[in-house]
Amino acid sequence: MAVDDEGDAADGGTVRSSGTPQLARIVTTNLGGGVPPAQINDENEEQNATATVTTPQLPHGGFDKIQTLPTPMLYTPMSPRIPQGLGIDLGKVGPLVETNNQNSGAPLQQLQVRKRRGPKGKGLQNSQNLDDALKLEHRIVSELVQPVNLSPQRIVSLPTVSEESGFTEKVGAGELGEELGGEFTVGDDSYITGYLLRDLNSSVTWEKVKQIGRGNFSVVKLCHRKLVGEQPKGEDRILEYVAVKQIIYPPDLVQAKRDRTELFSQFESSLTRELSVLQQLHHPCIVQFLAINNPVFVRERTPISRLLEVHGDGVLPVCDIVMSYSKGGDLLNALTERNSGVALPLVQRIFAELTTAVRYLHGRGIVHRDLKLENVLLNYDLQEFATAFEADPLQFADTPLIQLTDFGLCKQVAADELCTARCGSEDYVSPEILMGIPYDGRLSDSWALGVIMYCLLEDMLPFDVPPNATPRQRQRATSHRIARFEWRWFKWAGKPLNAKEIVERTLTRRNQRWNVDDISQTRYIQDVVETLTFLL
Ligand SMILES: Nc1ncnc2c1ncn2[C@@H]1O[C@H](COP(=O)(O)OP(=O)(O)OP(=O)(O)O)[C@@H](O)[C@H]1O
Repeated sequence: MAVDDEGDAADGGTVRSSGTPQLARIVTTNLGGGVPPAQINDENEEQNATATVTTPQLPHGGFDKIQTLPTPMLYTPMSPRIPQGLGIDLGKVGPLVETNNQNSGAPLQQLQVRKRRGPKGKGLQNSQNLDDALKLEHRIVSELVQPVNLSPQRIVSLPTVSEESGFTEKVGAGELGEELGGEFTVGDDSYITGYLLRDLNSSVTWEKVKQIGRGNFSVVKLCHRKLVGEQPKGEDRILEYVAVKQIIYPPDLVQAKRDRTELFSQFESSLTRELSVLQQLHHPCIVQFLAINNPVFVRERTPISRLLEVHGDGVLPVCDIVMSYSKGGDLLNALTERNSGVALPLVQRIFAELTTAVRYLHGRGIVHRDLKLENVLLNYDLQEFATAFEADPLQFADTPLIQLTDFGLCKQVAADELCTARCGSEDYVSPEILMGIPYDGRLSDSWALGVIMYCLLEDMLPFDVPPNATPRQRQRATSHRIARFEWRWFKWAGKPLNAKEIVERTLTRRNQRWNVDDISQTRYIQDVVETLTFLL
């Protein structure tokens, strides 16, 4: 078995794994043709020589298998401990392995994986019943807390509990008085009032239209603002649409609010970190944080605590984050719904925009750590848009097609700072994150970019069970394949294509891996970026 140089001390940590929804529609494979840049082992040969057609489907498996990783999952001094009593059934998630690390003396940190939602994503967007929606979505999460109604054996963990949010602004208690008393409770559920980030003294009220998405700890609603009866026939005119992410507190947190457990502070610091970073970001291909229902959330380092202090034993404070709206939904849904695939020029354009967004983040010392198709939102309906774009790509040069979103796992890092929190989404995490060693968040982001590029080209995830896999290969966990750099070209095997280089240079060992600047400098990206007038 080929093992990466980062992981020879194979010691058998465990990670819960699942069958994963596959992006694939019809994949005609020529398994003999493509050779990935990393090692091919004896078992790869079992795949060779057969062309096959996989049934178009989006299977999602259960979470009943525990697979042993070929690599150790090390505890590092900075790694957060798994707090006791957080609803994690340690007996079910497998042994926590002590390491030789003198500094630790703490249990091995379990991998904090976020799993994307299942294939029913779109249908669920309109679900009013959150519990049902969550069950159906098969979304696995990971934030040290348990999402609503997830079964207890699922691993959940909050990211970066020991990593500071980089929150800077703070105001004195006097300045907060009015706000603390103001928007604490929701009144009429049909409207949301938000204080504008550009001027927290101004507020705007939006009307809720419908639910459009759901995260592990949030529901996302489409809202609008309209000018009433302004048209000649007295019709209303929609002035703008926004997406409002409403935070859903996990049940354990609701219990914990009185005694301020570690869980409570983790959730709070995760939320403030996301808001703090979102506030700093101004890029056409990154979601824009427009308003918040209560300015305390962006002014205070511990806003939930502050609000609870003021309101005594009241309910946990409502947190509505108003953001720019992307009407095309997320890229995973768009791709799975579009059976005809996406033409190469559009793939190039989407990926080029994403690269500029990630480069912008890294240039500001922010690592995203959860780059995936679900977190790339489309500003247009892909079905409607693709044909027009294919006819004349340049007509869209002045408008971004995507918005990168979900900064719940992001982190502000110094130039040479390594991250330690083991977080991400299973199919997109780099081998070094899997192994539990301190990692360069920028390089793990570029790994995830490689996964996304591969998905766009091959219509499947690179580390999913390969088409035509042997029964033995099927039993392997995704993490196995990631740790062994075990991926290959199918549709594009043996065919020349510039984009392939990006995948080959990113889904590789970190000491050889391209960073986002390297990706940006390729002709493949430059050819697009040079045409985009909105980036000027
Ligand atoms: N600005 C937006 N415009 C349109 N749809 C959005 C927007 N933001 C979120 N959504 C929809 O809501 C879904 C969930 O949003 P988001 O990923 O931000 O939630 P989350 O709680 O951070 O998710 P996760 O549990 O993966 O962290 C997205 O996948 C998308 O379909």
